[in-house]
Amino acid sequence: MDRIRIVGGNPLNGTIPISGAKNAALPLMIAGLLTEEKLVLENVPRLADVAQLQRILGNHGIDITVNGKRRGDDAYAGQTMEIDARVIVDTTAPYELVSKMRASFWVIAPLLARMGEAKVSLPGGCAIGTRPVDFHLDALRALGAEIEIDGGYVLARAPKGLVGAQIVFPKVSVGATHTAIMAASLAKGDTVIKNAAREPEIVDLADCINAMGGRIEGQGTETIRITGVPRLRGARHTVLPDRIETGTYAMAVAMTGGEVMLSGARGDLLESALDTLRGAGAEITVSNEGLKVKRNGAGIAPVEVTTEPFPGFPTDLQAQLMALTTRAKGTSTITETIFENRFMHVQELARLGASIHLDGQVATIEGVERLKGAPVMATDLRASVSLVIGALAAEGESMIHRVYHLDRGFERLEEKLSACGAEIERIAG
Ligand SMILES: CC(=O)N[C@H]1[C@@H](OP(=O)(O)OP(=O)(O)OC[C@H]2O[C@@H](n3ccc(=O)[nH]c3=O)[C@H](O)[C@@H]2O)O[C@H](CO)[C@@H](O)[C@@H]1O
Ligand SMILES: C=C(OP(=O)(O)O)C(=O)O
Repeated sequence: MDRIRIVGGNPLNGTIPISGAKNAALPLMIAGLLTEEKLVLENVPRLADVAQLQRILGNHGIDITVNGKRRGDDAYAGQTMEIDARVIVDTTAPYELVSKMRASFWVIAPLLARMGEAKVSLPGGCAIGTRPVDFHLDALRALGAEIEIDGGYVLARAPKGLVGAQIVFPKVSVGATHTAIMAASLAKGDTVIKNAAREPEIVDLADCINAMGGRIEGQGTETIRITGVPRLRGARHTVLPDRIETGTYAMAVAMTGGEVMLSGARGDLLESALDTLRGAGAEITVSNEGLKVKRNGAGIAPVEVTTEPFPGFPTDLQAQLMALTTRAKGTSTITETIFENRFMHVQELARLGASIHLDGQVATIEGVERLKGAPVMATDLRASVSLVIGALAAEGESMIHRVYHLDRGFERLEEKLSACGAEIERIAG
């Protein structure tokens, strides 16, 4: 298993190109199942989760072509992916493939809508809570599907097709909103989704489906209205920049000090996180080129943050913010409201010398003067990168184990950080 070695203490200076968003690319790839024509996605990041979803779609008989890198191609440009779901040969998504990644469960919606049936294993993904799929299944039932759970699989049937309906989610769910949008796009008649997730990745999916001939309105608000169409056609769509990768590197710069341009980043996708970072003492300038993040001289100020659905502070940046506050001048509090078990990084940050007290969903962080390098273990995707942020500011060497978690969601992390002056290397094996 690969490890990452970091010798902390260097400020970050330079440019980091921001990749396409994992959490947009995955549902967009799945949306390729909605049409017999070609869906072309630009700016797809090179990530383990993307490769895993390629395998899952391949198992359904979908042809996927990824542009090979040609001489002269910009190594930092995202991939162009052509998804051709003309023939779906198999409507089963097996445990061996789906258990590795949460988003793979979402294939249930297009398979059911287009083929009238789907058999999909209950999903895996980051171990950050129980993560049930009841909202997904209730939404599909509302659209007329018959659902059974047997042997760890969800069996969904709608032999006469899905029919538009009103779906009211009891709690905001990104994934359930994705599945409801995809299923309703090919249902007969109108669907109204209430208490829908407003995340930018939802807007990206809905915009892409509209480019495919779908009729979706209200994406980005809590009420989404969809008029189903009998067929969707091919389209070309560019994946939006990754707001979580953006926020992560912004926090890394706030932690180490220095000045970095996050090129291609969009400030409007993470305003709440940027406000928090400004409160912590980072200077952030938004321009057409991206976001410039700077912290020179001034220390890190403590913060008080609660995670919330978009547009609130994202749970996917909670661990990284916690790493930053370990060196704040004072006491910070971070409350996690989305996932009940998303504090696995606390004990690992403690190995670097952080002082964090956990009480239920509230973490109280007493800033310390110095962190010190140590061996630590990555436990999930965002927890892993919080350890990278801690290690970048710690004195001496840290070794991060189990970095396969990082590879699910961060493209060329070592390369991007070392180009800005970090002492970081991957040790294979
Ligand atoms: C691939 C992807 O895009 N993953 C993101 C997605 O995950 P994901 O879509 O799994 O997260 P949800 O928004 O669905 O989860 C929000 C909350 O709702 C609960 N819930 C969800 C569905 C359901 O059927 N029943 C239920 O109780 C969950 O356990 C959680 O407590 O949104 C999360 C919240 O922003 C992010 O942290 C993940 O990075
Ligand atoms: C939790 C995440 O991913 P997943 O939903 O795939 O587990 C994430 O992207 O932070």
